[in-house]
Amino acid sequence: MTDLKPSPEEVAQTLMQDVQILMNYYRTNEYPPPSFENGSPAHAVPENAPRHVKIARDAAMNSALKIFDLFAGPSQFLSNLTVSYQSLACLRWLCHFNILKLVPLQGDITFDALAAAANVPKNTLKSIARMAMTARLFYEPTPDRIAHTATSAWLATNQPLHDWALYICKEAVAVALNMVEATEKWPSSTETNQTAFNIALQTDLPFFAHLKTRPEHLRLYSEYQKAVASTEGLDLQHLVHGYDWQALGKAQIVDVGGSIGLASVALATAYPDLSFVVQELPDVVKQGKEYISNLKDESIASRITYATHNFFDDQPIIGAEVYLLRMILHYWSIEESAKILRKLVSVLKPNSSRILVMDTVLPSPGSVTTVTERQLRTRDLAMLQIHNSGERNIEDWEAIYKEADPRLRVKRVHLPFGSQMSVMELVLDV
Ligand SMILES: C[S@@+](CC[C@H](N)C(=O)[O-])C[C@H]1O[C@@H](n2cnc3c(N)ncnc32)[C@H](O)[C@@H]1O
Repeated sequence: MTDLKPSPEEVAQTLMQDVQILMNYYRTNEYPPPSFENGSPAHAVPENAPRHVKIARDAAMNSALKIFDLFAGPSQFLSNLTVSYQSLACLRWLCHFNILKLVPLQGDITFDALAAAANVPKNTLKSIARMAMTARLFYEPTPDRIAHTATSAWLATNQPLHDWALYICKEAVAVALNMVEATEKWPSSTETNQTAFNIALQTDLPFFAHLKTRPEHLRLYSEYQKAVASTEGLDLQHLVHGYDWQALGKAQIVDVGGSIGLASVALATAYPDLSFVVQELPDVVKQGKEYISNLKDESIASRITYATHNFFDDQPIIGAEVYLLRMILHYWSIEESAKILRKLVSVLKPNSSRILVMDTVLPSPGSVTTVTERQLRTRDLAMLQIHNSGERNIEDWEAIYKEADPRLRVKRVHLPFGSQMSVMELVLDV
């Protein structure tokens, strides 16, 4: 439940306790505490930090946000909102004119020299860079000179993140701002080509078909996917440790819509008794075969095969132990999701087959920290704006399973620690 009247003092005390947990961890493990300085670690807590430390970090961020919102109050709500859109506009400009990469990684540069190198007006650069500095992107070590902070250097040296930034600021914002027009034009539509994306990009094609027609966007989107996939909450290790794969013994896994096979490779690496068929669209199968042969690991490659298969067609593999649908159904409407599932239900062997759906299960409002919830809801809205689908809560998922086949039963829902997606195990009741 949302607490509408938190005591600022109590929030501050909780914040201090969590900060103490973090500082003790840094001291004991000789890990540098977070700082804005260029060269400090990009991860405020390392991946191998214990669970209580990660929880303290999330809680500290949440308390700090709560304090900010409390003291900003209604009177500063809109003025802070203007900061958000200006920050996005600045980041787009800085990425577009390559400013992040033109600022030297060591030392600093004058605004004059930077403006000349980027071929942009100096005063515009100054205004934009100084606004960005308020978001800890760059700083001004001495008047009229600019240098990197930890965040600006991290974006400058990490191409997928640089592309992700551009994708957000250029495309995602324009799409999001067209939600009104999409609702007015196509209220309640579940068609994949009647979305805010279609209005913003002025196209009749669904998102993926449209991407194919614009190579630069396809590249930007692929990089964006890579960057997203490497974020903590979507790490493949959550799949590897989020289900008792060991208990299956020797088993066949059908990785439906498995892309180039990253999930299958991660599982094959951890579990030598498992073998895999990655089912995909023809172009992706081709990429997958290249990917696996480039791995040059026969112990993995010998257990993974690729097959062209459209998941709306009849499933050719009967009675496999597992049919995996990772990050598939959230792109599709209830009806389409049910169609995809039905093709699997018809080949399940009672007692020995199951479907594993790995996707987000939305928490009920206010039941997790705001810091976590707003990230999940951001993805929910992106699904709506681009695909006319959305993330689902457990009741929504259960309704889809029932719609697919009333005999489908959710045996277990498990949210691995730190994961944004749950593993839902579905079996056939006979
Ligand atoms: C977000 S990716 C998920 C990939 C993978 N399961 C994972 O967890 O990384 C969705 C995949 O669905 C595939 N796909 C889309 N439509 C499909 C269809 N009709 N039949 C089979 N695969 C499809 C896409 O090519 C894409 O690789």
